[in-house]
Amino acid sequence: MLHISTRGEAQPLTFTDALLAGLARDGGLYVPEAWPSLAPDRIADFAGRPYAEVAKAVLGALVGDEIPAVELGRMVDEAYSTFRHPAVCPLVQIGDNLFVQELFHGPTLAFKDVAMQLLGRLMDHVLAVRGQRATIVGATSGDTGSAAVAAFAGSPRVDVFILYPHGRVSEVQRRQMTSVPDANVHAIAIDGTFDDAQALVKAMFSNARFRDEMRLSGINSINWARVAAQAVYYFTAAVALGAPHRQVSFSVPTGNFGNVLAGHVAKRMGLPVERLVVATNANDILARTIATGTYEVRGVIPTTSPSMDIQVSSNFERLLFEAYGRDAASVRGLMASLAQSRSFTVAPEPLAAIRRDFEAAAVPENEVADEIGRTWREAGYLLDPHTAIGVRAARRHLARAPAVPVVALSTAHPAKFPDAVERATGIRPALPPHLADLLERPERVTRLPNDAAAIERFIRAEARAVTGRAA
Ligand SMILES: Cc1ncc(COP(=O)(O)O)c(C=O)c1O
Ligand SMILES: N[C@@H](CCOP(=O)(O)O)C(=O)O
Repeated sequence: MLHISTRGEAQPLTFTDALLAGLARDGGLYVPEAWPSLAPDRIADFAGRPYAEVAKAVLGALVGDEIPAVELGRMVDEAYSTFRHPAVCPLVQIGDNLFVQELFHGPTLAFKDVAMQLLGRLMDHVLAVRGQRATIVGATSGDTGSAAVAAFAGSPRVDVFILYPHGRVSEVQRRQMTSVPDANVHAIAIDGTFDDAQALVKAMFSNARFRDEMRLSGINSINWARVAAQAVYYFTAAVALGAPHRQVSFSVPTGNFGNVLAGHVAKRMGLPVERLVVATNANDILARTIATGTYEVRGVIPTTSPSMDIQVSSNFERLLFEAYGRDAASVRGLMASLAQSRSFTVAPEPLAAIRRDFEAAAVPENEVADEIGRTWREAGYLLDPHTAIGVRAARRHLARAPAVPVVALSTAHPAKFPDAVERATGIRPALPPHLADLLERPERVTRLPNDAAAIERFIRAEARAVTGRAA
């Protein structure tokens, strides 16, 4: 199966080429040239099956036969054996027709592990088969970076450079990135916001000379494989609640739009998803866009859900591509307007198409704390601030449409954000045993300015994988 760029000017690539490429050379994002579909009886067969089995079926359809099923199956089994819960992504009921799907049982306590544990193995496999090495660059507001560090630390085939906004991630997130001793891992604190870090990563990919020289690969959700792997848990949750015989809605704490886009992918593959609720914090660009049609970047507001302190939401481009009937020229026009004037307006028909599947809710800071407290009092269940946003948005949706079950995706363990949880409930959640000494581990980080040239210089000097330098 080939993958095409949302901007239509890059060469179509196979799954493994798109996996290594990350961002397309025309600045666009890769998507499959056609959506594979799973018949209702195939989806019904997922009921009661282990998570890894469902992952093999869903990913098998998305990957095609480029990676032999036995190899893909081995990587899937290994990836999900690193999770601390036997169901991998279990469902918990916290109210009438209100469920939480816990996506945080992986090594770094956030939903990013679900895709990253597999991505690490996929990249390693493809690089080994090709006898190649790569330099991974990623931007993070805290969780993608820690998940990537856990997935790639010690790999002989890759060096990993993670850019995070200095002072804008939680202490647990920062230490997960800075306390790893492996020489192939580099945490870089930049002066700026996550949007700045993401723009730096995109600038490095746009520098063709640097990209080729360093063999750049990306681990953000601009990488199609990340989104593909995240589609799986929509299937396991919906089937547990009666799909394909019953519709299910999802409420998704949203920043870079990768997670909720994976829900859209599951729907395109045949899963009966009624609504996808895009739940944002005070950085409400997506809620404003879905309400008004105008995507307008404003300054980033720091909140208690720092991983969602994002304005430039990369994967929205993939949704625009679908909503515009896969018209790459229209997407190019919107992205040019974004680059020039920090805004664009979605035309009426594509906006109506988006609104048929998606709705949005922006949750202000005071309601985040209130929701953590309420869910603790009413259900005895601790939410992290990101998940609280999803649950609050789910409650608003249920008030209007109580008949269809809603799954709020729980994107982080409460112990990753203990201060906010303690303020709201009086309870300070403890880190699980494998991270119990995290706050005592020595840290290693490089502080760099928000300047692509300075960061490229640093990466050139430090990368071993493509230069063959010894560790
Ligand atoms: C804990 C947490 N929740 C939600 C999000 C938002 O997810 P997405 O960027 O896929 O929309 C992120 C990061 O992106 C996150 O780390
Ligand atoms: N919240 C994310 C931001 C990057 O998102 P990604 O899904 O595109 O990698 C983070 O924690 O880094």
